[in-house]
Amino acid sequence: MGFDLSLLGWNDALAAELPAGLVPGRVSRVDRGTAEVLTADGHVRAAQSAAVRRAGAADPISLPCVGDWAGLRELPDGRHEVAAVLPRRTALVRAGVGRTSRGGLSDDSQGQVLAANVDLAFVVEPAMHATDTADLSRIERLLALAWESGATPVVVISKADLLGDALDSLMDDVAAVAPGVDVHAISSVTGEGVDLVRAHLGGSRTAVLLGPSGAGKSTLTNALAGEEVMVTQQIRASDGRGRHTTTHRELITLAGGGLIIDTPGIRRVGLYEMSEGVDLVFSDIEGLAADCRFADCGHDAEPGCAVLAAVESGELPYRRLASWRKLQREAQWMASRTDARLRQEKTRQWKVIHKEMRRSGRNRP
Ligand SMILES: Nc1nc2c(ncn2[C@@H]2O[C@H](COP(=O)(O)OP(=O)(O)OP(=O)(O)O)[C@@H](O)[C@H]2O)c(=O)[nH]1
Ligand SMILES: [Zn+2]
Repeated sequence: MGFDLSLLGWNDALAAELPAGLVPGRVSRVDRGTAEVLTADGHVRAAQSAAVRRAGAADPISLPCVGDWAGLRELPDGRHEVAAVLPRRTALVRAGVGRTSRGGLSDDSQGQVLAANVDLAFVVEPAMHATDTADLSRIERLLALAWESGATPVVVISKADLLGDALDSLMDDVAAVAPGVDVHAISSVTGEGVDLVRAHLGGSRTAVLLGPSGAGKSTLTNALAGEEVMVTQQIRASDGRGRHTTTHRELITLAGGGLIIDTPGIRRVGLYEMSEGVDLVFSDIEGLAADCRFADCGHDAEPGCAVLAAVESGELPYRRLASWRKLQREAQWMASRTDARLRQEKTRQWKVIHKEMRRSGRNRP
């Protein structure tokens, strides 16, 4: 019942990183510090070695997470421990904003890894959502997050069967907000487009699905897996079962090759340090901005602004500029939030130091 590691994405480059004497495996799930690891010998549950725990205390980012390649050590009593986490190619990270962090500083300044070694981020947006057509701004926002992670984004417009003739013009609009990104229309009703999505997963690549509730992510995962691995909303509604009550797999191997990582954290994913991603998503605006008279032009009311001129001439849709402004503000807010927490943390540390100094009497005048 072992796993063919190459089907999980194992390759020579990873093999070269594996410390001698350790057994390789891919982390399929982490529960309160215990990792579930897929190895050539099957499913293994592994605690963290003392060294991994120590590194994690200093920097929680280094702790094993779903998608990681781990080096396992077999202990004399037959149990296993994660003795090494191999270097990650990519990481989907979320800031700890709004969470109480016992770990202190690094939790909030560096965020939390939601998934590692993700090659592709499918941004899934329904052609029709209730009575609304696809939300272009949401696509832009998730593209920013995907670029930030290092994964290659692919836009998937789901439920294409619901739109009819208007689909072509929607696809043009989507292509315009996703420069340099592949865009596919799919339908699980007609089966259209599923093969195009599957084609990206060749060579045992790993993907995450980002998108709003009801977008059809579980339905697509099942179509790709060729079996019912995820409980969809329809089934949840008809039998009243909650999601993941039976089998909650977080690393799903697909029948046709490739893997999908699906975790509660990825489903709630927010925006983290995405200023660089914003630039990539809005490469058209960045391109225009190169012609603005002032290098620090805010494209508000500055004279000689090439971006405003493009809106004026109709070359750049105003909606696009509005989206850019909104994401810029959010990215700034995120950054200031992080800074504020860092300052708070520093103040707290100073108070502790002062208290200790008083106790030892060294700061008496
Ligand atoms: N017409 C149509 N309906 C679809 C399609 N794909 C999914 N649906 C329906 O849309 C609903 C939501 O699908 P899910 O796959 O559960 O959506 P999800 O994105 O996984 O939602 P969450 O689990 O809440 O995040 C279900 O009732 C599906 O049957 C499609 O291509 N066409
Ligand atoms: Zn400008």
